Amino acid sequence: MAVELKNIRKVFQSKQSTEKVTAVDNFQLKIKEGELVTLLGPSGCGKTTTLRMVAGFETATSGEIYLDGKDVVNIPANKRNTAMVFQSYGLFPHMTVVDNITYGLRFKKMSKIAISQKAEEIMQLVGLEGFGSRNPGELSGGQQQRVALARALIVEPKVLLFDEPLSNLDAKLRESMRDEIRKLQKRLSITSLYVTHDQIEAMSISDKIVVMNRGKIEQVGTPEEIYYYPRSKFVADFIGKVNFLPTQVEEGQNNSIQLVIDDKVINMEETEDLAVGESVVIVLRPESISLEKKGKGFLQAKVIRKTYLGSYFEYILDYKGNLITVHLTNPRHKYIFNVGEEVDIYFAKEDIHLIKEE
Ligand SMILES: Nc1ncnc2c1ncn2[C@@H]1O[C@H](COP(=O)(O)OP(=O)(O)OP(=O)(O)O)[C@@H](O)[C@H]1O
Repeated sequence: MAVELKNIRKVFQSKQSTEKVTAVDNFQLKIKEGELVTLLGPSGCGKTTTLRMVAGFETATSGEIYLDGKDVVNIPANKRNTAMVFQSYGLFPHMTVVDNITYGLRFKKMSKIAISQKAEEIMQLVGLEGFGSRNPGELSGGQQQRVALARALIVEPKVLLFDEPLSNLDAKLRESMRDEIRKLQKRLSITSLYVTHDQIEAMSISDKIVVMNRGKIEQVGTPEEIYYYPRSKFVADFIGKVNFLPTQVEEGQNNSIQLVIDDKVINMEETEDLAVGESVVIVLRPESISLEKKGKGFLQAKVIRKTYLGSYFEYILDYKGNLITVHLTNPRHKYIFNVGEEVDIYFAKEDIHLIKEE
């Protein structure tokens, strides 16, 4: 089922004072059938509020929400054909796993046998065979999250909503559960909206990521677009580590355009939407920069910190008072630079992404 949010705005009115909080503002989004879209952003940026409005737990102050082309703003949560998986699992502690999973079917006209067959199928799907008669307290965190997932899936929702479902799990389990959720979501081809503040989780699970900041959308794109072509410094900074080198667009020879850093010139003939005199920021990911011995590279810098991180070394360099982060992979086969060493940094023109200074 396709989902569309048009011009959504949510203003909370404080009960204690006259203060109003605009949690979501001018929010526009289309999710195609079968797609998994993630809302990503810092705490308080409006992710959960947006998700809850799609579920029907929260009413939008203005705007429209379409599920399969139908405006659902006035349709109650239990009639929307959506199901939510919560961070806290939301399981009933005194009910067995089977009873928890089949809770949503209790008002449906289904025989006991049909319900228990369905429960078996779903438990198999999420890897919970044999756990049906336990109580949630007798399960690990990962297993409890599977129960929550099974309970959401059993009602055959057309849209699955995930509210930070993996936050309570340890790092390793989070990774494997995230892969399982993605596999299952693809297999069932179920349209999903997923909320997280963890950028790695968002990158690995999503067809598209919506980066939010203070209730507004900063950028919508595939994980690669968001990572390598961020539209703002906020997006670049929120997703992974990044370096910013401020510079200006200058006129080169034969009407060409160039960037000048120090006394080094980068010809940018292919980027047509840059105007001479414009202030821009060069965005470079740490893995796009390499280090050379002094005199062999591009810009001169000094190593001020190095950290061994297994598959790569992280170097922090001082370049004219700016800190530059560089990741050198496969460190066994590379020269190891020392703290205090003067080095040159190098990057290829193709790895440069420019953001205009606001
Ligand atoms: N019921 C409410 N009453 C008043 N303000 C609220 C209410 N719910 C949320 N807010 C405010 O709306 C803004 C967005 O909250 P929301 O929970 O959607 O953010 P979030 O991005 O999901 O954050 P987190 O990652 O911390 O869960 C916040 O400023 C929050 O304080």
